[in-house]
Amino acid sequence: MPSITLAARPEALTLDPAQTAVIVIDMQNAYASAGGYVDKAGFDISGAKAAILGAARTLEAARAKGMQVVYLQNGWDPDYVEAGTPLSPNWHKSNALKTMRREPELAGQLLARGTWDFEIVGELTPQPGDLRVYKPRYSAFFNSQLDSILRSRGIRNLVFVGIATNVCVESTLRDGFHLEYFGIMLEDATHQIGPDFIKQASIYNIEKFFGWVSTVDDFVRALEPLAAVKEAEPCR
Ligand SMILES: NC(=O)N/C=C\C(=O)O
Repeated sequence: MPSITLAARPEALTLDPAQTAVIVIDMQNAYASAGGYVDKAGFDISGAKAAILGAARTLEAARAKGMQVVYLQNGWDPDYVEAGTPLSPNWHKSNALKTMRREPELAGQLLARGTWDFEIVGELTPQPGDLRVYKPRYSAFFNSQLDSILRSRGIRNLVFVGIATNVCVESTLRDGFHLEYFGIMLEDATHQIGPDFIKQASIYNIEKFFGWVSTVDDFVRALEPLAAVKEAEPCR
């Protein structure tokens, strides 16, 4: 497959599509839907809709050209064993766990596998050929199979979409940097948890230190010259 050139900051990147995956971070009802954990915890999710639309365009373009898509899903088992105990910083810092302690009637509903909150939003339902990886902490590389799944497919470049720009997207892109992955964030396909300045801080950090920043339009444009991957003909 020929290389593609992706316009990005601080400079354009030349990528082999076969060594590139779109990493969809935590596009779950918890983070992107009214009534999900982040909304219930009191954060503004009004920017989530734009991130969903941006991610949908990104995934459509990637799948059409045969690029691997990997979905991450954040959360824990229904008994919250994986969430940790008071000996874990996660127990203290997770706003989902804090919200459930403050409002005990929500116990078992936030970020637990098997709940609506944990599910990927309907607009971005995974398609055949996509991969799905569960993660119990902010960085998708920690206590998950992500690294071995990527390595075993020869993937070196990670194109990030998802929520939240400043937490799980940035944490994963940073850990990827330390594992020798090239990380590119499509800024308009992510949404932050917190004020806009925190998204700008992530963009600055990524552009200056950890990777590259691009847009959905530029990503779609970069893929255009590639031939479409044909659907397999049904057997007759
Ligand atoms: N997906 C995320 O960025 N999550 C951020 C916070 C949380 O999961 O509590």
